[in-house]
Order: sequence, then structure tokens, then C-alpha cells
Amino acid sequence: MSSEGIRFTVEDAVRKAAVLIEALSWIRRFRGRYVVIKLGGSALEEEAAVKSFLTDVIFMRTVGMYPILVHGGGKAISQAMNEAGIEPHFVNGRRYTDEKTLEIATSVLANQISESLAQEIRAQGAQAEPLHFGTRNCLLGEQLTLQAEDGSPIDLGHVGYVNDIDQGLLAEVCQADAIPVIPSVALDASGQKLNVNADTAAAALARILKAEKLVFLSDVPGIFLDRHDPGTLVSHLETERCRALIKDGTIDSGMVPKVDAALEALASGVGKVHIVDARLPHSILLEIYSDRGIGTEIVK
Ligand SMILES: Nc1ncnc2c1ncn2[C@@H]1O[C@H](COP(=O)(O)OP(=O)(O)O)[C@@H](O)[C@H]1O
Ligand SMILES: CC(=O)N[C@@H](CCC(=O)OP(=O)(O)O)C(=O)O
Repeated sequence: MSSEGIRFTVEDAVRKAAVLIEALSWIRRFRGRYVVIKLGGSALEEEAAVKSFLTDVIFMRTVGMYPILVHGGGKAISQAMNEAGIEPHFVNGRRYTDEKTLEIATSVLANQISESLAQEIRAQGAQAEPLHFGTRNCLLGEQLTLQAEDGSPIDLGHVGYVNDIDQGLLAEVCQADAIPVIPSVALDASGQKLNVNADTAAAALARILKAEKLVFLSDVPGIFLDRHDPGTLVSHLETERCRALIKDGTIDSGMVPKVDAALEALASGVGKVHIVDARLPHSILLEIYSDRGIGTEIVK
């Protein structure tokens, strides 16, 4: 080997060591702390990205953090509905959920998506436990009733929100070294299944657990001031600014429930909320274990 080659190898190794050292303080700080990670339906579409993301989650667990995976699957539910000849219908961003839709949504979320995420975690040599109505249930909820502008109730069918969680179950699963995988389906007091928006389910979990962090993995690098200009990605936002960006329409569509949920979580004691790109390999590790994140962080 030439001396040039040797120098490159040593420099390269030193650089790798520096990366580990940078991570050390963050690893120490987050040991034994809950981090709620929400994986959106758009991010779930890319198999290779999901595999690499799950490797990151396993890394987090291995260095002592308690990652909790909450997932949606809106696109897959809509596709399954179309295949069953049912037209998806949304009211104020929530899927109108009649009996048949509930059956499809809960089956896609729990039986297909949670199971396949857990299988992939196991295939990568770690432990995972799907927690839902068909296994051991973690999310408890109530029916959600929205109001129209004239004050009349809006019928959403079997749609709910999370009002409590089984904290003992989560602690038991995390301490047994497994990664909880939770679909956005809650059970009400009578055992009725409720379809819950996954952003709000993740935020409720983070809020009740007073998690260190709530991370949304989506199909954008973070929040843009102008969605057509990649140079306008904002790396740091405070709650007041977020409210203003929603009000003036800079933040719209699918980003609104995420940011609303983020503000609610921060108000209830969650340390920080991050919005990162699920398609970028190792985005979550770069966001959490390095001095400069790569997505958008939202703080109180
Ligand atoms: N200011 C903004 N910056 C970035 N994305 C935005 C913004 N406003 C709206 N969006 C939209 O929000 C979408 C993410 O929400 P959504 O599609 O519901 O994702 P998920 O399936 O991950 O929940 C982005 O793909 C983007 O189109
Ligand atoms: C009530 C309601 O709308 N539930 C959502 C649950 C899945 C979800 O939120 O998935 P994403 O994270 O991919 O959007 C739905 O049926 O689509």
C-alpha cells in the first residue's frame, strides 16, 4: 500500500472516531428516555428507506434509549378501500370511518403494517412487539366529535382520539429490550376499535409519557417557507412562529396535523419535536445524535 493510501485510511478512521465521540454526549443524555417516533404512510411506501430507518431505531435501542414506534398507513388504507370498491372520504383531514372502512383500516394498520415492521426489526436481529387490539392493547381512546362552523356535530363514524395509554405495558416491553410497534388504532372503554389519525396518536403517547422527543418521519426534509425552494428549509422553529406559519398558509395540508400535534406535545412537557425525511438514510440518527440536525426542530 502507498503512503498516500495509508494516510487516507488513518484520517478516515480518525474521522469515524470523531463521529462516535460526538454521539457520546447525546447517547449519555438520552439513555433510559422515551422517544416517540411516528412513521407516516408516505414514508412507508419506500421499502429500502424503511429498512434503513429500522436499523437506526435498533441503534437507538441498543445504546439505551427507549424508542417507541407509532405508525400510520393512510395510503395503504386508501388503496385497500379502492380495491374493495369503497371510495375514501375525508372530513377535516380525518377519514370517514364506517364499519367496513374500520375493518379495512384496522386490518391494514395492525395485521399488515405493524406485523411487517416487527418482522423486519426481528430479521435485523433485534426484538419488537406489536401492541394493539389483536395482541396487547396500548392506546385507549374515545370517539372524536368535531363541530361544523354552525356548531352542529360532524359525523366521522368510528374515529377517535387517544386519551390514555397503558404505561405499564410500554415500560415492561421496553425494559424487556423490545421495541414497541403501535398502529394508530385505539380501543374505547367498551372495547370498540377507533381509527385515530397517526400524528395525533403519536403526540398523545409522547405527551402522556412526557417523552424526551417526538419525531415525525415524513416524505419531506422538514418544514419549508416556500415548498418550491429547497433553500427555504427551516432548521429551528418556536411555537409562536409555527402558529403564524399555519395561519398564513405556509404550513398546510398534511403538515398541519403534525405541527398542531407538535405544539400540543410541547405544551405538555415533551422536550423537543423533530420533523425529518424518512427517505434520507439515517436521518433520525443525524437529527438525534449529532450537534447539528438535518430536519426541522420545534421547541417551546
Ligand atoms: N411548509 C411545508 N413544508 C413542508 N411540507 C409541507 C408544508 N406544508 C405542507 N406540506 C406537506 O405536508 C406533507 C406531509 O404530510 P403527509 O403527506 O400527511 O405525511 P405523512 O404521511 O408522513 O403523515 C408533505 O409531503 C408536504 O406536501
Ligand atoms: C382517522 C384517520 O384519518 N385515520 C388515519 C390513520 C392512518 C394515518 O394517520 O396514516 P398517515 O400517518 O399515513 O396519514 C387514516 O385512516 O388514514
